[in-house]
Amino acid sequence: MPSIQPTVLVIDDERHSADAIRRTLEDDFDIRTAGSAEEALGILENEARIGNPDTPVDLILCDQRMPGTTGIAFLKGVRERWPEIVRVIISGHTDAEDIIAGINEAGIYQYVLKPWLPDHLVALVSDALEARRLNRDVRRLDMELRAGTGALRARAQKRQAAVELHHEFDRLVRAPGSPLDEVCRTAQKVARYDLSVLIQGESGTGKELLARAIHYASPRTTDPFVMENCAAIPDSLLESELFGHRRGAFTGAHADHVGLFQRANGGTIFLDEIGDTSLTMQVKLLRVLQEGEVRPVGATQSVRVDVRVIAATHRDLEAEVRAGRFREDLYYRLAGVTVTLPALRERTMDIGVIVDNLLAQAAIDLARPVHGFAPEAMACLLTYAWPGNIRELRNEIYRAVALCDELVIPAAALSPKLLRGQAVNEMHSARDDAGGLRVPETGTLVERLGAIEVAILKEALLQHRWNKTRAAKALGLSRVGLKQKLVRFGLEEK
Ligand SMILES: Nc1ncnc2c1ncn2[C@@H]1O[C@H](COP(=O)(O)OP(=O)(O)OP(=O)(O)O)[C@@H](O)[C@H]1O
Repeated sequence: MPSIQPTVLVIDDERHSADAIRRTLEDDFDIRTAGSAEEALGILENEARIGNPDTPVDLILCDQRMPGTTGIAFLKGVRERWPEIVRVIISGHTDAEDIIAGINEAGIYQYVLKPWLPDHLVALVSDALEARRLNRDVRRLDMELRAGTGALRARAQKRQAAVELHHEFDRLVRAPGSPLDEVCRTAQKVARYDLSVLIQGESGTGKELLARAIHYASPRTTDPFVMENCAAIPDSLLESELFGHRRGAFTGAHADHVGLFQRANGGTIFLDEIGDTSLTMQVKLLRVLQEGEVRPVGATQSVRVDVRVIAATHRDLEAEVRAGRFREDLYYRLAGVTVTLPALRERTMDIGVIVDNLLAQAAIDLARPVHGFAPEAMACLLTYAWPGNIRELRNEIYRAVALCDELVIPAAALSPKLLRGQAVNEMHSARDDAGGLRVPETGTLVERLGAIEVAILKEALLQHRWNKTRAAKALGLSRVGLKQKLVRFGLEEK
């Protein structure tokens, strides 16, 4: 049975002295004795091997005079190997000077002068051990306090960040009364509950932004938000990314890898483009969601995980289920609540505020002083269909800010595709109900002829899918001649 009393190693080459100490202390302590430094070292090493490697004994009581060495020298070595052991030296008056000189070197707690009194020796050993216990407690509490305050501070910072981000929903820029309002209201309510959420919407409509907003508005806010684009990587890699793998599980698996489900533990995992996963992968995901545990590739044991899942897709997942390309059971697991983000063309009312926002951001990011878009440019931005949604709008704005030197960005600084979109609109407004070309009723002759010319140019370009060579041919112009006209009317950059 392991001893529950503190262990004291007594080192004295005079047997009767060692025995006297043993008799004095043995009621309160578990005593070992050694007659030499070698024997003491043997005991310590043995105890370190079978017991506590850091503290093979609790206290050493060592005579200063030993064959071949001194108590101080021996305790100095002990201090280097086992600093936790309390070191006490016993000596006669004649050695006092050596001991005082070596006390700091060997980190001696106390020294006992011969002849010692039994009660005094018991009290001294007890005090020394009590002092070590208190010391340890103080160190532990100090560490706990530091770790605690560190963790608290980190948590407070995370909370603060979360509070700042709590209006992540505000990052989904929208005009008052936008269809996006309704989506955000639903998402905000759903965020509070641990329901799975399926976000549907075309590419670039803000699915990731919405998933983040839900996470940061949820009780899991201070835990991780991790995401994976399921369409971007092959199955085998996706499995290892999501569930992790063990070292040696496959060629190239040089070390254990913790998967995203485990990394997200306590928080949220966002599975983007879930509709693009293979049926095999769907089975694996379903198992994880049903059982609440993942098994890393090559592992024999599963690991429990507590993760909220938000999935997104640009596909109509119900149609995918009907077509047999997506598992129905997984669909129902994922679609606790479904929210659909409207395409930008379905909420043109938001374009103005989004443009303002993005323009301000682009001006800062690119360090370019811009005041805004010219009315014709704004008209192009408002009428274009934005198949790539806000991502495309963002790219367009950054492109214009980067390439245009003017403070007010003209329509000519926009991509041709936007001008083409505008042309469709203008073509319609340039014709009357009977399909005849409308002549502006006001303006000088040059202006009115110019407006007609622009309408004809745009119409020709549209008919020829913006192929300038063909449009020029149809209009009886050279390609260069057409280009000059487009530049003159602000339809193209120089
Ligand atoms: N309402 C919005 N207001 C401002 N910026 C937005 C808005 N919605 C999206 N964005 C921005 O548009 C870009 C695309 O958004 P996000 O990545 O969230 O779209 P997504 O639907 O997840 O796209 P994909 O399906 O291609 O992954 C990002 O830069 C995002 O910050």
